[in-house]
Amino acid sequence: MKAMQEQEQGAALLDVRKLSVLIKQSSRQKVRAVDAVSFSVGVGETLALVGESGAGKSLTAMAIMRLHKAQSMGVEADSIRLDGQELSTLSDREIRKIRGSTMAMIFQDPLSSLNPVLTVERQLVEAIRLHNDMSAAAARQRALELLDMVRIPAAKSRLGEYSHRLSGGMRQRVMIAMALAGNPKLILADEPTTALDVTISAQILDLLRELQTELGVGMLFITHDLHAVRSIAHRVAVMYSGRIVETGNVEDVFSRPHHPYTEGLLAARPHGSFSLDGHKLREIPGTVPSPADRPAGCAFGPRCNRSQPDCESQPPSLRNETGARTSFACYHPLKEVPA
Ligand SMILES: Nc1ncnc2c1ncn2[C@@H]1O[C@H](COP(=O)(O)OP(=O)(O)OP(=O)(O)O)[C@@H](O)[C@H]1O
Repeated sequence: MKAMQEQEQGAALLDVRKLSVLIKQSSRQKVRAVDAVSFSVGVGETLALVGESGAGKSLTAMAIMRLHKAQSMGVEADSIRLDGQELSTLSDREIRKIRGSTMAMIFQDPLSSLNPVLTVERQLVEAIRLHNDMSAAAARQRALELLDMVRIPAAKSRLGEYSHRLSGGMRQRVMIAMALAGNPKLILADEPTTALDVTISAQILDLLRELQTELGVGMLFITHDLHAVRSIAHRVAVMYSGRIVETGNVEDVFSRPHHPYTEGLLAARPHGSFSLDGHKLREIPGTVPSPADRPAGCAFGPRCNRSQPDCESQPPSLRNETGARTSFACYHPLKEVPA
């Protein structure tokens, strides 16, 4: 059984190869806010994308969902495969069919995604019927089931509510129910707990973890909160200035980081908690370079106490050294601490 679960988890549900997001600065100038990131999410697996503000986490998810601002941004990718289907060559119309069905997104701020003038029932029923051939009565029944699934007590009495009358945690649960309406195989969750207080945030994390196990969905979980990574993710990809600098199983990355930036992130957690304290790294002097001023070599070089002259030539690529449990992009990585 365990072997089967491992095998299922290993199958790539989402496979992203060299995804870049270019932001138009002027008619001639574009900057690579996301620079050739590659990663995969297995069936029933959660991959956390973690990093400071401006690392490119949200743009990565928006590009996969094709929700980026097409007027000011361009997306390049060798491949974005979801459940065996190549997304990068699909038309906007075809992507719209997949969005909300095979893949769905949960945002940080449910209020901006829920319609304040429609009841919970109306919004849920609309989302359900958009992706499923169902009568209104069957969709209403399904809406109730979804509210039960996201552990909303007395679900029936909530159907007539408006989103602004719900508490932050309840709203996020409704958002999750909306995301589940099309029976997605992949959920992209962009900082879904950031706006909530600690207790509610922990409850939403528990809910997402439980739903993921129950439904077997894959999840790309975006956060700057290392505590959330530890509690929900199987694997983690650490982003810095538009690139993935280290990736591996959560336990390996957290216990034996090789990239000095990952080590800095872990050291920056205040008072034993894992939050990045308002997205700022207190232990590493300096700030993330803007994509327009990224150095020619390693983007972390100017802040790195292990930096050598060779770090300035070109960005290190993500690699897996013999014996290392994580992949990292660093010319002078931290060595494995012998057990
Ligand atoms: N609409 C936009 N126009 C111009 N630049 C943008 C836009 N959206 C994002 N950027 C830039 O792209 C880079 C990556 O932004 P992104 O929002 O993906 O970062 P993030 O890692 O998700 O950060 P946060 O944790 O703050 O959400 C940043 O430098 C940001 O300033």
